[in-house]
Amino acid sequence: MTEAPVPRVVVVTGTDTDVGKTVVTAAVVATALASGRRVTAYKPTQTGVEPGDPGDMAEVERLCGVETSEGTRLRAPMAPRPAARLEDAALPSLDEHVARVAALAVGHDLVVVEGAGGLLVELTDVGDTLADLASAFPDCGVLVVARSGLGTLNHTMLTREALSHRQIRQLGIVIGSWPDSPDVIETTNREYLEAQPEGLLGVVPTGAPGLEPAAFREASPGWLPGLAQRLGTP
Ligand SMILES: Nc1ncnc2c1ncn2[C@@H]1O[C@H](COP(=O)(O)OP(=O)(O)OP(=O)(O)O)[C@@H](O)[C@H]1O
Ligand SMILES: C[C@H](N)[C@H](N)CCCCCC(=O)O
Ligand SMILES: [Mg+2]
Repeated sequence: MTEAPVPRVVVVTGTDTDVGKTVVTAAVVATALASGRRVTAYKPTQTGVEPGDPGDMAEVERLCGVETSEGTRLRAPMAPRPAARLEDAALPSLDEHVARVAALAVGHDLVVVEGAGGLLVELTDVGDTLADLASAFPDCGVLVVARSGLGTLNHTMLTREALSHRQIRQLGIVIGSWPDSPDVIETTNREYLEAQPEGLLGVVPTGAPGLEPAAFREASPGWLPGLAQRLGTP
């Protein structure tokens, strides 16, 4: 059996907004840095920020000390397409996002792309989604960030089914915030996700975004034990 190619683009999606994609993006960047990779992160559409406000990529920069970039930013804290409409702005096209990610991949071993909300949120004026962006990079791998609690099983399986339907390679699931004292629902959810094919890649502990950057970077590879192997040797 031939081995899957090493991804040069990792796409971080989630079962929803506010599930911890940004902290997982930072943990992926930190894990790649720890294995000696040149890595950057890209957020195609950052909503909910005024000009000059820190967005998700600023948080990745703070935690990981790497350069990052955004495709576009919009003021309204909502989905990109209606947010753009509210301020009469044009969104970058899918081709423009593909070209930006491809250009970043030239100078880096790995580009980590963080979506806005879940997989099928529209990112362009004609309704292209993060799934379409991932599909433009056949060797890319997608991480699905999930919540720990009640409701996550259905949301996670729906996202995985949408990825499978599009033949997009899945690297695994990451729980964005795993509590110190999980309840029985969380424990059984974790067991269920672990049992899936390309199942649970890791969990980020609750409180991780509050760590000092150096401690965050040091701990990240241990939170995502399956990732280094799925990224292959640099
Ligand atoms: N492991 C964690 N421990 C504590 N707080 C967390 C953790 N992960 C995420 N959070 C917090 O939960 C909130 C939502 O997380 P985050 O911003 O990462 O969501 P997201 O999935 O990136 O959302 P978006 O769709 O806006 O990009 C943030 O305030 C973040 O700091
Ligand atoms: C503003 C928010 N934090 C995200 N950046 C955008 C989330 C869009 C979600 C749209 C939806 O699925 O209903
Ligand atoms: Mg985010």
